[in-house]
Amino acid sequence: MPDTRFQFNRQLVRHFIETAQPYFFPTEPRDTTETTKVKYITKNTWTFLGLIIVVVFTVVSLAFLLTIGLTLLSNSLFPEFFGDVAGGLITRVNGFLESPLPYVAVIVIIISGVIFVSQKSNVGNKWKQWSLLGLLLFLLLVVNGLNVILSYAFRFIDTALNQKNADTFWQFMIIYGLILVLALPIIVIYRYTRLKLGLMWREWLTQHFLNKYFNNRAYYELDSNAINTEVDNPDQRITQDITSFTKVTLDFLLDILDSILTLLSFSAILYSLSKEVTGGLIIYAIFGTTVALTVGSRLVSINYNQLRLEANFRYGMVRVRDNAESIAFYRGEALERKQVTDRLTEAIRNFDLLIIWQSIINLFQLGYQYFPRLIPYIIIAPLYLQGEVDFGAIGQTSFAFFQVLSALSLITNQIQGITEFAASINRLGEFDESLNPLSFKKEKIQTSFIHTQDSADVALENVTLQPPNSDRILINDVSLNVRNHNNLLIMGASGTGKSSLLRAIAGLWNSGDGIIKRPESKDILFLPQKPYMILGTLREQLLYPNTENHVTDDYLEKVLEIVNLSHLSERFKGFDAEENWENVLSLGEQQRVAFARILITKPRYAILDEATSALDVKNEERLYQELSHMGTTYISVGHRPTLSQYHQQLLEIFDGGNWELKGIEN
Ligand SMILES: Nc1ncnc2c1ncn2[C@@H]1O[C@H](COP(=O)(O)OP(=O)(O)OP(=O)(O)O)[C@@H](O)[C@H]1O
Repeated sequence: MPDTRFQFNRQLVRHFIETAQPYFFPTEPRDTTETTKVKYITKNTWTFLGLIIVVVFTVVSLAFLLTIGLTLLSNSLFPEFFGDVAGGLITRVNGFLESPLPYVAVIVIIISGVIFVSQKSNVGNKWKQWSLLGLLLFLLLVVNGLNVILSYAFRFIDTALNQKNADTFWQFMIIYGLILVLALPIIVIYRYTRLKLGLMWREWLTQHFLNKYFNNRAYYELDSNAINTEVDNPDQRITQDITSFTKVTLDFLLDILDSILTLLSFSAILYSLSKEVTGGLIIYAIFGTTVALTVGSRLVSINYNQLRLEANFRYGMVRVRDNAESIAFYRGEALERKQVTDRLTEAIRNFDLLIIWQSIINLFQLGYQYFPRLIPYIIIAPLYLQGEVDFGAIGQTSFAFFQVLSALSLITNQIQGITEFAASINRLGEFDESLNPLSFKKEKIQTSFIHTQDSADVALENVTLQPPNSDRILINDVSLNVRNHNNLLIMGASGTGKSSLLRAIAGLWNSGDGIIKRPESKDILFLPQKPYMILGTLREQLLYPNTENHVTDDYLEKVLEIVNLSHLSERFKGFDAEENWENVLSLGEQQRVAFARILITKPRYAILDEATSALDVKNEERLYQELSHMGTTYISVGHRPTLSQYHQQLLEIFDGGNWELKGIEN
């Protein structure tokens, strides 16, 4: 059964609008109540769509005025030519000039200007994208106009040949060449503008998603590696889905407009040749679109799964790369190969299904395209044979017929691309929703929380701590304070909740009850159990997380000496070396680099989760002495008995949430 989440439905449209709109028009604020959010977006979305229509009208009006101007200019430059062969055009332009249309065009441009000025607060800082969009639509019109002109040039060439009229033939060959010289750069500029707007949009949307991903610690809260997570592979969504979203949205939007223009320009020609063919063609296209959408619906969920499975496969490979040494020690190649192969097999199996459905759609598309091929000939040939139309009309009818057919068949012809697009819209829409702070907080059904309060010192008041989404109590009703170098050591058997208490102090976990008081984040530095080495230079490594701080190399040398790593700068020839630090430094060295970060940052509080477990006792002593010298107060988690001599109080945690707090005599 196809997954009902992935159909051509309202949810898809909502996901599309919420992802596409913000680059051009605000959808904020979002974190009000659910109802106002939906209302707000709807009102803004109508305004946004209204503005797009305003742009289209402005561009059409501009193009109209420009066409009239250019035709009159050309007529005054080449009066003979226009008198001979394009007399009809001049009559029509004169007709336009006598009608209210030019005034209407000018009024449309003025009103559009007024509307945009009135929307200044919403689009003021988005003028670049609106200008590019306007330019793009304008170029689209020009390219379309050139197409119509070319169709006439060919008609005149064919007719001139049939009448053996060499002069007119060569005249139009030259005209054709001149139009090409003009048209080619315009087409290239049009394509470039399209790509450029896509690129700018991609950059903006990626930044927009990155902001949300890193704000409110969503990257941590989402837990995207969990087995049953709704939001798998955020990396793929941010990198690949956004790229295809922006590109395809633009392509598709322009294709739709292109189709409308083609319809307008060629359906009139076709209609004048045969009303029945035009009507039949429309019914045929409606039938094709309905079938394509029905069959295509199945493809949306298959494409969705394909994106997920490909991302899983890639992530499997990245994990092997990141954990190469551990795997090599364990000789875990066979198992790793199996897990990667399993992921590959799943992706291939789904792809197999994808190509079966694609073939079914292909069969339909081919039939749909080839059957109507003969129709224009069947209709126009008798007219030609009876001498009612000239020879060139056959080619032009046929051309007009296929232009109209392809414009009406946009969805039918592109259904495969559309289903891929729908899949990535759904992936981005879901991701966007899950990044809303309300949604990831809401998922956790919590009746009570641990509250955090700003304070000069760290203190716990009646804190009961539980793991997220669990009833298990790790620590029950603990109260303590850590101030004025009354350093705290937390001990206990493995799994009793020592690191979890630090997570709660850091604000990562809040399941449970009670109050945690702590200074601002800038005054505390946490060293997690696994030393974290960033991608970057040795200098950035040492300055992390405040990599913008300016410190001299001499100072860095001094710090390295204190943490007993003075050989590092020499070994890597300065502080600008970039290495895969996780691989080139031993665990103990990584722990000392992490310690160096404390010495450089000089926080008021340091929270150390087994931060010296890989060091020898001598190094450990040296580092703790340095902390005391600096005047930093610290909380440590550790198993080693030697640690107690650097602390003044001990919190021992036992299974079942029991604990004991006592002073340490040193
Ligand atoms: N994200 C999580 N969700 C649910 N339970 C978790 C989560 N992370 C850890 N736990 C569980 O919470 C308990 C406490 O974990 P914690 O990491 O605090 O132990 P610890 O006392 O620091 O252990 P160790 O000394 O081995 O590091 C463990 O039983 C662990 O399995």
